Amino acid sequence: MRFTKMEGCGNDYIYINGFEEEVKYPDMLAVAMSERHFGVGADGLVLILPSEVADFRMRMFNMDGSEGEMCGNAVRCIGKYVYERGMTQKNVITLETLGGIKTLQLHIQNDIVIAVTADMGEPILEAAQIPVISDKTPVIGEKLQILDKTFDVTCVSMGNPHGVIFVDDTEHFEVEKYGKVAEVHPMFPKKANIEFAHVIDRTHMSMRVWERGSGETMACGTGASATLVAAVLNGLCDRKVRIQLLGGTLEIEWRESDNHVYMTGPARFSFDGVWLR
Ligand SMILES: N[C@H](CCC[C@H](N)C(=O)O)C(=O)O
Repeated sequence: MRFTKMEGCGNDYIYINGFEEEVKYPDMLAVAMSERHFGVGADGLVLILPSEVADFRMRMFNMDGSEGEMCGNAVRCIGKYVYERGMTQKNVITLETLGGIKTLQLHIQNDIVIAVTADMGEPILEAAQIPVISDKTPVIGEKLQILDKTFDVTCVSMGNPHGVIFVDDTEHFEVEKYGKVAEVHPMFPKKANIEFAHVIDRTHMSMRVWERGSGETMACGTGASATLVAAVLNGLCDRKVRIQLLGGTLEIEWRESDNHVYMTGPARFSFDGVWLR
């Protein structure tokens, strides 16, 4: 079975073209192919599929085989994939996901997609919809007891659940120690992606992320979007910021005019391959 490895800010997935390949058990395949020694090595698996309601459909699976409702870095890579592999000639495409239909604006130079702006839709702030155990809406400043520390967490859904924690220094923060416990905290009935963010100034942040189902990744598009929303809700940032992640930079804007979050960033091919198992 043919596959393509791509990455967005270092958040790397295996992409399978569902127009050409049939994948019967994507959850199991995600686990096998994501394994970095006995498989290809990736943060997970992404299927590019036909859609009845949009130009294309995405299904994404984390390294542990769990299915994510949305994946910001993957939608940018799909935009690049379908344009450069001749599956569309459009520079604005729609993508059906479990988190709703997303619109992608492809930025093209000499027939190469050099960046993509994804309309991530409206942030979901109602506790029950995130979901999170809280009677607040929006969920700001909930106390999260993790091991020896108590954190203030702001919870946002971008179609998938996020818990955003602001820290003084992301570089030296023990992301794995605290992230892996927070991911499965009882506060999050469907688990959660946990972002640790540092506000540099009103238009710049740094962020690391412990992803639900994949562990610490180099970047998280929905996580960066949730982090910007959380920072604005807490009065820490303007509505348009650049977020520095381990694997690159994303530009995130939460527009007042339509309440949508827009994410702009890169997408790159790594290699094509054939899975023989
Ligand atoms: N781990 C996430 C899915 C991938 C999100 C991330 N890689 C992104 O770029 O948004 C979840 O289970 O909700």
